[in-house]
Amino acid sequence: MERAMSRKPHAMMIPFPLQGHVIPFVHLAIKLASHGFTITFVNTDSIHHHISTARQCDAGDIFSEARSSRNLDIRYTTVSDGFPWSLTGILHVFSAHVDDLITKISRRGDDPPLTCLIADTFYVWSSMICNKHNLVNVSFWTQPALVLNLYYHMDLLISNGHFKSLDNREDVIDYVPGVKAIDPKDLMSYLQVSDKDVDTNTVAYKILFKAFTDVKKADFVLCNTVQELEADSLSALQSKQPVYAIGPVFSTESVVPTSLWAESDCTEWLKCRPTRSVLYVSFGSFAHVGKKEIVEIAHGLLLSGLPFIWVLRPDIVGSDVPDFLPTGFMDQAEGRGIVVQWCCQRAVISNPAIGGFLTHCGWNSILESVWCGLPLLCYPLLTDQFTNRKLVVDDWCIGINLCEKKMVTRDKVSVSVKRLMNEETSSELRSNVEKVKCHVKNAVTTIGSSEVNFNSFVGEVRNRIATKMCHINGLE
Ligand SMILES: O=c1ccn([C@@H]2O[C@H](COP(=O)(O)OP(=O)(O)O[C@H]3O[C@H](CO)[C@@H](O)[C@H](O)[C@H]3O)[C@@H](O)[C@H]2O)c(=O)[nH]1
Repeated sequence: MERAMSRKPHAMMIPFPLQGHVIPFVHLAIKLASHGFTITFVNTDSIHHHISTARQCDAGDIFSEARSSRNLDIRYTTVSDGFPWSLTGILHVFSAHVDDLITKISRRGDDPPLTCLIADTFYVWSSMICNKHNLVNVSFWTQPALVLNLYYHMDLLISNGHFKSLDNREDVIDYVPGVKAIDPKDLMSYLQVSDKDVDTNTVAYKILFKAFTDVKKADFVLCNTVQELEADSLSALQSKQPVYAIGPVFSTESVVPTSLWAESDCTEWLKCRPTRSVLYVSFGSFAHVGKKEIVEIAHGLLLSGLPFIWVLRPDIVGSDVPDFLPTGFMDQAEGRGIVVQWCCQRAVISNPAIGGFLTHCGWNSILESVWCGLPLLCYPLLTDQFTNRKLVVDDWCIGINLCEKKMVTRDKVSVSVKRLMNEETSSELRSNVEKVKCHVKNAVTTIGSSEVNFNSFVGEVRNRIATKMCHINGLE
């Protein structure tokens, strides 16, 4: 046992192939490697291809600089996800590629041997792969604990008629352990539909049903959240299996290329702007917004008269709709606002000139915004973003709603943006953000909850690996 304990743990890490998953996985890889883990980080070919295209060269080993500058043992490889990317490929063929990769690594006799898998909770095959290869099974959840808790209890939502019935109930949900009360409109978009409107036999639903059954078999679950912010949901989950809140998983290290689009540098533009004068607008990496809505938001930004940086991915409306901004928008915005296709968000929003964030409520954006003390204007578009908005607007009171449904008007945008950016009308929001920010920053100090949880996870996982190795080798 002692010999097994003294061996370095070697974890394979596989993020879900989306920007909002790859970024926290990279940060977690660096953190684990700094705590003595050997990491084999696996990106899909399509993610690697995107990163390379954004950099206009083959990105090569994305960890090479982190490895040499900080002496970290992080190895990098890619695996086929059946390019071009599809959910069907993820559901049906991806595990075979992962299986082959692990077999190859084992045969190669890598030192130290692979002993652990840290896979995204949305993967449906983790327990099968871990059982086959005798790996400790760690699930990494990149959204709030509340969202995990709701998916975890899908069976309750179904048996109570709030999900998967012909006419879902519309009253408040008050029976999910750790969730005092939640309105059905605050559920994740996948759970807001009734059987009358949507076929839940599609690939997306198959993934959901399977993934949240499979996570229950994980040895450990890591959540990119903070214990103090989500104590009730976390306690409910922790009563079922070992769940560790270790967030926010950020790294000061920005040497690992992760962006899927070429970044614009906004530093020069922000240089002479007064403190807290600029609104930052981004809808993340994944969601699409209708052309009509984009046009309304564009007019609203002009009407507000406030300076802004607007991140608009080329595919924001759809890959086949290139001209979505109203005619003359760029001319009218000149001198006051810029549009970029992508930027280094953490660098931009930590600039003192930024005063508020119009966001789709992606979980990373919320954590990063809180970290920078920015109040939020919420425009959720899909999946967890509706539930995340509940946390922001109702529970923590650090943001306001842009509108109830997706349909937004230019006047609403203008009025809401002015309310958010005006120091007087947003003073309460700003003081609440400071309180939440305190929890978040305290959590990652040496005695903070996330750091303590992380260290106890590291200890536990080492024990579990050692016990597994002893079993396999027939030692007691
Ligand atoms: O110009 C930009 C825009 C974004 N980002 C970064 O990209 C990430 C975006 O993540 P997130 O805000 O979570 O949004 P999505 O990319 O949309 O993330 C997906 O993954 C998240 C975590 O699972 C979910 O909460 C979201 O709903 C889902 O859409 C963040 O780290 C941002 O800093 C940049 O670096 N530059």
